[in-house]
Amino acid sequence: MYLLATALVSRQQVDEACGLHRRAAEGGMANAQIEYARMLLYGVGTAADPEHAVEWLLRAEAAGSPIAGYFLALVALGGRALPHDGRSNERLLAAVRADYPPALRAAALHFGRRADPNDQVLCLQLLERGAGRGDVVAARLLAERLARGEGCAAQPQAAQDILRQLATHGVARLPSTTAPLPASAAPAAGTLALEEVLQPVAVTPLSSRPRVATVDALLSADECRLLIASAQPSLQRSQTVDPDTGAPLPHATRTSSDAAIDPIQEDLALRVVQLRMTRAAGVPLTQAEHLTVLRYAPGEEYRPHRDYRPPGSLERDRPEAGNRLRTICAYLNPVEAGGETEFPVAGVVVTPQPGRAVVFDNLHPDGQPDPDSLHAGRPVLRGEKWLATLWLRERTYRLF
Ligand SMILES: O=C(O)CCC(=O)C(=O)O
Ligand SMILES: [Fe+2]
Repeated sequence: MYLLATALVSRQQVDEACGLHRRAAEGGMANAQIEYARMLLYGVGTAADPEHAVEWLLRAEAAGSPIAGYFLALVALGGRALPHDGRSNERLLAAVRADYPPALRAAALHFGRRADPNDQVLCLQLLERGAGRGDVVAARLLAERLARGEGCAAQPQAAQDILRQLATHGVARLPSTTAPLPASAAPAAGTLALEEVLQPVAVTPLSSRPRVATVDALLSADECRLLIASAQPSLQRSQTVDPDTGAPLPHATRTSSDAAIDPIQEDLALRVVQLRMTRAAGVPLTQAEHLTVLRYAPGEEYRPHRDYRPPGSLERDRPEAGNRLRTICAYLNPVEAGGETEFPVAGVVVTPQPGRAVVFDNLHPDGQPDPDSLHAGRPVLRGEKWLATLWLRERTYRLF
């Protein structure tokens, strides 16, 4: 039943697959319990029911599956269907010991943010283990670190070898980016502590009406690269929303390409990055719309606009979550020239710098749209600009 269900999923016959996974799960098969739980989490082939998904994951974990534990840790980051507590560290660690590639990747990024040389070595080792298990993203991140000598002496030959192998599979080198190591009070080297993501960050206010602020060194270089690598395969010409109907439209106001990351593709590392961004914005992760990564080529821009949704478009996408209260954008690479984010009414211009984020309010405190939140992504003059945006709603948008 499990194998048949897996084959049906790859043919998009998800309703039938879900029924089979459920029966195999009830029969006690841990892998089917995990797959059925994932269908319940994301509402694939069945109605979304994260609480029920957690029950199945707990069953699979109790039966000895570290992968189920990994998904429990992933769910717990939202703090809604499961509390984010010390269990998440144990769970991630167990999945790392089991060599589960998404766990290796998440742990690598976790240690890679810390300045201690032992943590840096650990990051490289974990990326290497992940790459050895076929994780293309881990291999790409490893090649960048080796090429630049991040956490080790530069090893251009080793980097070239990895890049050549990736190229034979059609995987290109990531755009060049580096970022300062974020300053955070780290626990003893080698200690996994996911609660690090909850630490307060230093916010620099730039304007109070409308509220605009920046946070420097929010994301590490690995995290910027992860966001770019996650978006790259699904970039499409950006669209805007028709003010009359709310329907998506290609439009001259927004000439970039972008990719909305499907929550089903979010691994734990990507969820940690988003939790980091929403914490910096002072909003729960569950109020965030799906992560969008944008790429602007030379000449491309996002002309002056406001992020709150026009009436009519809210009805199409979770009206109960309210409007877009706030926005946080993280710059992922250095832009050679241009590409600043400009707030003409506030008189603020923010220069892209990898790892830096800009946060701004779109609504007044009483929930009314604030037209002064007008802002633009100025045209990129040279190089390219990569940006990760989270639009944050007034109330819960995500179920976990
Ligand atoms: O590209 C920028 O700097 C601004 C992006 C933006 O306004 C948005 O994503 O809503
Ligand atoms: Fe915007």
